[in-house]
Amino acid sequence: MSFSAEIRQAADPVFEAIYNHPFVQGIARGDLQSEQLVHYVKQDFEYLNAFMRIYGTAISKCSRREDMDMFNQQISFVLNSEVHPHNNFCHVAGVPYEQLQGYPVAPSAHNYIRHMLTAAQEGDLGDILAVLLPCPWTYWEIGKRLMEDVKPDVSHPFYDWIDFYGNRTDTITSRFCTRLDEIAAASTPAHRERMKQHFILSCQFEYMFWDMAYTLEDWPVQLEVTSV
Ligand SMILES: Cc1ncc(CO)c(N)n1
Repeated sequence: MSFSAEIRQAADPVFEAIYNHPFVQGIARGDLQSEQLVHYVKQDFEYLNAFMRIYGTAISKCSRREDMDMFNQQISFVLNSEVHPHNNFCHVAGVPYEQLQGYPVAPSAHNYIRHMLTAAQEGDLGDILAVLLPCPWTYWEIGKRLMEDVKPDVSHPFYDWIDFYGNRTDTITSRFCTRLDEIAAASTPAHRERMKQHFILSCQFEYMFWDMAYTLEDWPVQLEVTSV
């Protein structure tokens, strides 16, 4: 079994829990509250900013041009394409996208970002691929399953969101897996174990991110401070 197949199997209960999470099932039913969509977009805007910075760290650890190109393409994808699913949520919530940018990061998003930053700072290319992979992989699977289960038509409020993640031949997940498998094959058992743990923790944080949006999670005590 390839390394990517092994870690996907180890994380399978988390993938299942994510698909069954009320936010994801709320996308399926089209019955999420505006506040939940707004909270998601505010947090995901900041999360994707952090994600692009980590791609920058990844590039700083690349020696091959092909790897640099892969991360470069991914930064463009986040900047130019991943605004479409956000716009779908904003449209349904009835709030302009521009009003949902620059907010403080909520606890679970904060912890997820710090987890990725630490792995990226301390690790090598394999650690970075492992910690980032659940982001494209869980969304790709959510999109595919929603496409099959809901079979949405254009009248579904989240048709664009489901179509965006579900109707892609997901080159990024497979490119990350291929490269991660190459690195894992040349790694020590201890390094493989560390990469597996990075991957599994990011899957857990993906679940927590949905839960944060669903429950409108915030810091326990409200202060006037706006920066983290
Ligand atoms: C938290 C999170 N995970 C994954 C994706 C998909 O890129 C996203 N936009 N946000």
